[in-house]
Amino acid sequence: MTQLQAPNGAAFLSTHLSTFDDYLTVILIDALYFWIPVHKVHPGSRPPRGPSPATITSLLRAHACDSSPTALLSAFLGLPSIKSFLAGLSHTPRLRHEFEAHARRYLAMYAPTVPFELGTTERYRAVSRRSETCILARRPIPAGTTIQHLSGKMVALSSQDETGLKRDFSIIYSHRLGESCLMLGPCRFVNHDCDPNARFIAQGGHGVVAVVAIRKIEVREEITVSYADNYFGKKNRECMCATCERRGKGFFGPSRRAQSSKTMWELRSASESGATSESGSETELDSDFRDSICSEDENGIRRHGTRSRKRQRREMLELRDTPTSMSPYPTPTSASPHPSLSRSLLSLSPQKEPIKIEDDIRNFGHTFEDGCRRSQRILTARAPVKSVTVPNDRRKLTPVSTEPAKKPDIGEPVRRSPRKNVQIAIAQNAAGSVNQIVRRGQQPVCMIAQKSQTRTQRRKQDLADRRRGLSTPPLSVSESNDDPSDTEWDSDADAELYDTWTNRIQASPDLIYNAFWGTLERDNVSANGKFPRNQQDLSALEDNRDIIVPPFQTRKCANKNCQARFLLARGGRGRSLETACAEYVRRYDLKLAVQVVCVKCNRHAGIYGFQWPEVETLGAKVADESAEDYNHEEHVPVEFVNLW
Ligand SMILES: C[S@@+](CC[C@H](N)C(=O)[O-])C[C@H]1O[C@@H](n2cnc3c(N)ncnc32)[C@H](O)[C@@H]1O
Repeated sequence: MTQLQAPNGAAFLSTHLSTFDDYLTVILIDALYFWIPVHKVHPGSRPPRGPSPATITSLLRAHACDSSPTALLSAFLGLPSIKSFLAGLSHTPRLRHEFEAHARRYLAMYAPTVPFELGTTERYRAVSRRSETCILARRPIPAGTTIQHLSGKMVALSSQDETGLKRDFSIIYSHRLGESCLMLGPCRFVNHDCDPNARFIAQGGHGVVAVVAIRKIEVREEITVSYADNYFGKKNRECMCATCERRGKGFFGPSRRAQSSKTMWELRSASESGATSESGSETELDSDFRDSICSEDENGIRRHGTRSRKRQRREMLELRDTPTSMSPYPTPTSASPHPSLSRSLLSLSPQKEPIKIEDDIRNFGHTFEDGCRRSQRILTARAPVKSVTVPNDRRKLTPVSTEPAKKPDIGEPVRRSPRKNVQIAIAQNAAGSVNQIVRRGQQPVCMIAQKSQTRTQRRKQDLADRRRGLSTPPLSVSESNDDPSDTEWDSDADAELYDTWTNRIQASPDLIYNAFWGTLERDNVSANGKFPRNQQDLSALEDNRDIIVPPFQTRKCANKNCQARFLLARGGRGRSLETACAEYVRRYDLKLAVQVVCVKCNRHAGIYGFQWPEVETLGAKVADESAEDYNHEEHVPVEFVNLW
């Protein structure tokens, strides 16, 4: 972390405020709110240890729901680790004040009434090679409204920072101030669109920035601003916004090929490697606030990359032109098995000793098409299930069909695109590791077998995977209205891409069956051969018929995009079920509980003790905005494990 020193110049704040920003995003976003680490202004530096996520969570629980930001802030500032952080600033009251104001900005994002939320987007992955952050509306925002709690601060860049900052992410050239500035705070997560629905405005001087809707913003719409006309290269020809995509312009336009100019990738890689070029550009912001955000390197100057431009262009065009180009995921180049697979299906065997409900839950998450990361949990109940009390509101079970099977096979692809074309079965092997079982065509395959890993292990794993050309499996099961018989691939290339993923290891349907159903304690099934709660005919197990695992709660969650589809396999047959982000999906009666929860929702549940109510949808009012209490004895907060 940058050493905090007394101010010695007009731009001293940028160094400190950017350090504060990194510190606060680590504590308040990365650690408990989000599922990817957000970009840091000083990516290499290590912020000091902050309060634990549990501590912050309890603070938020205590204060955020009461909408008492001042109480929340003072409780936050009173935490020992924050105090010791602040102790280093005590000789500079202004710094302390700035820290407090900045902390307030980030804490405000937890207000239950906040009209936006952080989301992830894969839109820029082709260039940035990672998921990026975006801001999504949680409610309709009328035109002309200042978006509550979406604020930031612009600070002039110190010369120290100009040389020290490696990222171009939040550097803005302010025409008004005539110098490079850093945009910090929640505002910095707003992406650019050539037809934006919002704009930055200066608020009360001192570089404080807010965002105002310039047209009505619908629920789940991304909130975007226009950075500048020439932010992403001349005339934004490298712009990857949705508008450019729709219009076939910018990154998606034909002229890009002809123009022999720098690509955004070049700019980005250049900024990391250190070459130079011209700077900032005109803005579309209002005249009061004529700042343009421009990509600059650490010297505040744009640069040419050291990579071969020809190669970069070729790679970018390939990304755009090939059928897989629309997939945000890099095409895996190696078919070698994931290391974790070496122990995957080979070790699958029925769980023999149901003793207690497993508390140590293996979680794994997928980044879905909408950028949402969900986690699934399998609890293996090893105690008599009757000891678990199910609250009344959880007793509503989805009616279970006992109709003869339509015979969808295990993992039968139900979507066209390679990213969507997957179904998952969840299994737990004797060692407790979770396996996702997917199938393409006739062959069920196990895609991933994962154990809970430490952060370091995950990073190492991730790095190793990347070196070997593996990356996040292209999963998406977020949509639910597909015809299960739709098994077509978009193209051979899609199928091939998918092959690369799925052919790593194969398992027989029986093995899959054992992997999943082996964990059941069959004697617990009621005497009439039906599952106690849903009366599903147990004979389905024997008849090779579809099996529907109850009870899937279908409560809608805050996020419309939180649908998950699960396939529970048996002997080559199965049936996918879907939930609209049911916060719990449990099968106490079978001593096996499957939880499906969207991390976004779970995050809220973890913080507020309740789930955010459904967002307002077009024309529909929120039915119940009150805190629905999920914070009862049964609530076991999901521990997120980012595996990729
Ligand atoms: C101010 S940040 C916005 C938040 C950012 N997405 C994040 O994850 O922190 C600006 C960065 O977002 C990305 N970005 C935003 N809008 C973009 C667009 N229209 N085209 C390409 N990249 C964009 C670029 O990587 C840019 O450097």
